[in-house]
Amino acid sequence: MLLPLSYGLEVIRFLDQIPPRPRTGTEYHCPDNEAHSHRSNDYHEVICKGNLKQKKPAELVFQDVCVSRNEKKILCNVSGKARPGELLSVMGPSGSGKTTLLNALSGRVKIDSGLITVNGAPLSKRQKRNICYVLQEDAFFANLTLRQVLMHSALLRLPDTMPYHEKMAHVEHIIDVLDLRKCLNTIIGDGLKRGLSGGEKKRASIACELLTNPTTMLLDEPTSGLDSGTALCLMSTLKYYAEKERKTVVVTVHQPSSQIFYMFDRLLLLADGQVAFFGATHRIVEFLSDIGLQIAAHYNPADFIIEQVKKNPEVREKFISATKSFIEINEVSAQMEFNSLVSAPVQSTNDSAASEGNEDCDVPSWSDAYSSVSGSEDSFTGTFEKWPTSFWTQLKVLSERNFQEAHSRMLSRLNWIQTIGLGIVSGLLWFQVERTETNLSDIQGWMFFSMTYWMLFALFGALTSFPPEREVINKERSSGTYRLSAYYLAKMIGEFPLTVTLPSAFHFISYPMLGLHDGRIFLSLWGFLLLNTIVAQSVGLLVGATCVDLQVSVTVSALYSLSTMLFGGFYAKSIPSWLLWLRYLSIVHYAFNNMQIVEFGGGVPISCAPHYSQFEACRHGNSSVILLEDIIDHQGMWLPLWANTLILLIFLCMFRLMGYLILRYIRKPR
Ligand SMILES: Nc1ncnc2c1ncn2[C@@H]1O[C@H](COP(=O)(O)OP(=O)(O)OP(=O)(O)O)[C@@H](O)[C@H]1O
Repeated sequence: MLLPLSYGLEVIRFLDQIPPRPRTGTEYHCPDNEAHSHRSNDYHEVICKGNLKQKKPAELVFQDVCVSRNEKKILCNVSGKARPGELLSVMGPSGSGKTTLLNALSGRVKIDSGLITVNGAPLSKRQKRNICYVLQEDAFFANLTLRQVLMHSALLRLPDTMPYHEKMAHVEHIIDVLDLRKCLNTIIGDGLKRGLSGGEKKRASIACELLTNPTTMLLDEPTSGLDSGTALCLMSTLKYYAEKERKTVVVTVHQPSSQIFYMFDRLLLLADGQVAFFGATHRIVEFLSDIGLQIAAHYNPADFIIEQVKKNPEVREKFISATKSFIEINEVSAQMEFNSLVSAPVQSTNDSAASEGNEDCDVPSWSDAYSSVSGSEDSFTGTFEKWPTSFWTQLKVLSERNFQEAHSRMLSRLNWIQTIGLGIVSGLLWFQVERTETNLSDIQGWMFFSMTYWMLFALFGALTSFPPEREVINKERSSGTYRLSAYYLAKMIGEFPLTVTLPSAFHFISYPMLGLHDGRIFLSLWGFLLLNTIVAQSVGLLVGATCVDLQVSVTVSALYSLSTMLFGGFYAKSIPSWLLWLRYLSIVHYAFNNMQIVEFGGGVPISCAPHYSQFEACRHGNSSVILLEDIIDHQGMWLPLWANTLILLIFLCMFRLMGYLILRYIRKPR
């Protein structure tokens, strides 16, 4: 009882000290003579030029929302509303349906029945674009720095019509707002590599979402994993953001501290997917006393209500039935209160709440200019495009991002050591090999080894690149950041130079050591090695896109790659006729044939064995060197160079197209 009272007194005391802020409804006049920092000035200019148009505050209302999965009711007639300038907290025991509600509000989960409206209109695709969703698990590329992440986010999500320097000014502003400057050059990191701290990562997630100037923010457990001080700072920032920007902010929280609890303007308590309380947070004490419950002095109200609804089914039922009449009674007065809130100056009682909760940490100084971003009818450009940027912008930014992300993974120091080491070892093993029939299988062995080694390297590399990427891509696809085609093409373009670098290094070290001299042949072999590598990479992309479980994808890939090696023409030459058709599916077979055609067709000839040759032309004395046809015939089936190349190119396109179609139609984000 004492807490809300002291809180209320603080509010009044604080209000008395603050002069009202000049504000004219949805219209903002950029003041000319305000003292801003250099950065603020830049930012101020961005807004004044009108590239960041104001947006109308959004009132999010949900009525009788029901969601079920696998015949299980997860949400049952959940109603409530979130209003501009306010912080709505969704609380409840674990499994009560908080995340499901946010998913439904963001449009990511289909509702069975009920209605979700924004400013009175049913939630449309266009409105969904104005709702940002910060997931419980932060999804980022671990190898990128925070600066890179924010830059890419801005370039992908801010409209093409906005000049580059203005986008950067916007990024700089958000960095200051969320106090991220000191960790800008730190990598995001993951379980294996240290990077941003939990709180910084959370703020980075929020920063990426704020870049789009959303009207509504949904945050799932933004304080989970944070210490109490960091959690308080984060909530204070959100509170400040909601008030100053007139944004609608909905957060789910497990067990907030008392200080955080009283920062929430409204509270929606869920129990077993049903509303156990909905109303102004400060009215919770009154509500509890209505149902015969008293919070002991100095007891955290959040802990108390969660304990009560978890306690036993009777108490839970009491909450659920009492809240219905409580909502009805308060509906009329709440509407009146809301109407006055919308037309009132921004400086409201909430200001003091943010300041109070913020005593121990720096609340960012929000420039007045930034306040102007909110408040008018339109989005950035005033028109609604399906995608925020053009296909070419997406392709350019995503290619660059893929390159930066994959660079340290694909060209790691260990990979270089492995490549150079193997290049030297294989070069030494086949060093200056003599071109005689006895050594024929050694030369073929080098070709087969280099091809299959790089096939496996590329295939498994592509395969393992998918799982960590999947979350990020799903998140970005769900929020409509870019076209899948742009991402997919960019992945190929961005990773291409990295995919071919190591096999090239290997070839450049190993091949000259063999003593095979012709430059043209050297380059042709190099070309076929790379072609084989990128075809194998497409197989990895296809399997990675198809199988969600990494173990399954590794098994499928091992089965395919080892079978393709067996049918490649080096290990088994006399294959049972009923299994011969499998050769046609072996990418190694075509690439190996091509390498032999190039090497034995144009290079230094291989001399026949002096006594007994296994090749007919040598045996009959027709030739002193082994003919190419004889070498290839010896392995069974063969096709001309152009046909092998064409088939490899068809494989390349087919696998890549299949990977795309699977991501597009089967592995769609939820
Ligand atoms: N796709 C699904 N199929 C079946 N059950 C599901 C599905 N998604 C969620 N659930 C169930 O719905 C209930 C609510 O889940 P939800 O994640 O919304 O809870 P929560 O309140 O956010 O939990 P927590 O606080 O632990 O994150 C849980 O019992 C969960 O197991």
